[in-house]
Amino acid sequence: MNTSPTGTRKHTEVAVGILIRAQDDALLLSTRPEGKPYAGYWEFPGGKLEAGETVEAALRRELHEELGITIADAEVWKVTEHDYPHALVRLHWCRVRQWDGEFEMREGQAMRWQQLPLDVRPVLPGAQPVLVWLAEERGLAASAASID
Ligand SMILES: Nc1nc2c([nH]c(=O)n2[C@H]2C[C@H](O)[C@@H](COP(=O)(O)OP(=O)(O)OP(=O)(O)O)O2)c(=O)[nH]1
Repeated sequence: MNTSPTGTRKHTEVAVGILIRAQDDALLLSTRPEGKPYAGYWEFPGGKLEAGETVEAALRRELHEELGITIADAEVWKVTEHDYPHALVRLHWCRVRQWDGEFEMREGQAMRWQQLPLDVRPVLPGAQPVLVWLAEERGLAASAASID
């Protein structure tokens, strides 16, 4: 288990990209590949930091590995935590508006450009807080962040 000697659970650090399409501000969601916890759930693309890696470097690597695109700069917008049975995760959310390359689902995922409220289900519960902030920012009712 991912547990320290004192018994406290260690955080798993995760870099997540909120890709925002220029022409209509749509958000990119993709499905989790088979073999991972919550396979088939919709999420924002990203993944775990490797040892010694910055959030930006991890996000650039993950988006290239998963989607085949190359991002320029990424700055952390929000940091959230979620306690899953499989891991206690700390999610570093970055908004990304520019990238190079064509989308290629390299892990067999599905992808969809979405407006709020999302019309894909199920969505990873760890993504909920950020959907609330995105809805607020867009002047939408709280119900636009619903993933139930
Ligand atoms: N990518 C992503 N992960 C999320 C979101 N919300 C959320 O709770 N998570 C959690 C689920 C996972 O526990 C963790 C991401 O880990 P992962 O297993 O997908 O990462 P990875 O691609 O590096 O996995 P691995 O195969 O290398 O082990 O973050 C989200 O919107 N996007």
